[in-house]
Amino acid sequence: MYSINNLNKHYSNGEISHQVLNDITVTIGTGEFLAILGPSGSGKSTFLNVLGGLDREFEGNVLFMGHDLGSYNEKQMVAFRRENIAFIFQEYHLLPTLTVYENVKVGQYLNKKNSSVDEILEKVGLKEHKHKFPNQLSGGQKQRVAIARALIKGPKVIFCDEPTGALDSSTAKMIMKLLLDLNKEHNVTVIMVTHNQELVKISNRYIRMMDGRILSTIHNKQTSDLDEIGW
Ligand SMILES: Nc1ncnc2c1ncn2[C@@H]1O[C@H](COP(=O)(O)OP(=O)(O)OP(=O)(O)O)[C@@H](O)[C@H]1O
Repeated sequence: MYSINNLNKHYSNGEISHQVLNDITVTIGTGEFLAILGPSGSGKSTFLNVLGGLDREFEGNVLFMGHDLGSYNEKQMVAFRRENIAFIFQEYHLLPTLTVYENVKVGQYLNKKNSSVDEILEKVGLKEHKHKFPNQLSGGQKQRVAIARALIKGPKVIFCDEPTGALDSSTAKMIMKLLLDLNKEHNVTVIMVTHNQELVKISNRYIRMMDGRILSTIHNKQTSDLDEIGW
C-alpha cells in the first residue's frame, strides 16, 4: 500500500534547522494493522501526517498504491484524502451543534460512497443514541461516533493517533475491538500511534521511532487476542 523511501522532514526556525523525520524507509502492506511507538517528540504524528496527506512539506518518496504523494498539488491531495484516508484522534473532533446522526452524515458528504448512516451506527453500537448531541455522550461513545464518521467514507487506510488515550480501559478495549474488526473483516489498513506497549501484541507489526528514525520494525508472528492483553 505504502512504499516510503528516504523520507526526511525538517523544520527551520531562522538559522536553526530541526530534523523531525530522518531517512525513513519502510513499506506498509494492504490490510496491515501497524502500531507505531516512540517517546514524545520522536516524530510519530509527523510521520502519520505525511502518510495521510495532511503534510506536504517533506523530502524523499512516499508512494501510495504506486502514486507519488510528493507530486500531488493541494487539490490532488484533498482528493487523495477524501477517497482513501480517515483519521481518528485522541480528541474526537465532533461538531457540537450536530447530532450523532448528523456528525456521521458529514463524513458521507465528504465522499460519494452510498453507505447507510443507520447501518454504520448499528455497527458501532450507537443506533439508540443517534439523536443525541456530543455533550450528551461518554468519551467512548464520542470516539465511536468519530469511528462511524471515518467508516462511512469507506477509507482504505485509517490513521489513529492515540485513539484510546482519553478512555478508561474497558471502553478503550471496545474501541480497539472495533478497529480490529474493521481491519479483519474489511481489510482496512490501520496505522496507529500509541504509547500503550500492550497494543503491540495485537498488531501485525510494530515500529519503534526515536529522533525521527525507525529504530526497529518487529513482525508479530502470533498476534494476541484483545482479551489476553493487559492495559
Ligand atoms: N509546526 C512545527 N514547527 C516546529 N517543530 C515542530 C512542529 N510540529 C512538530 N514539531 C517538532 O517535531 C518533533 C516531532 O513532533 P511529533 O508531534 O511528530 O512527535 P510525536 O512523536 O508524535 O510526539 P507525541 O508523542 O508527544 O505526540 C517535535 O520535536 C516537535 O517539537
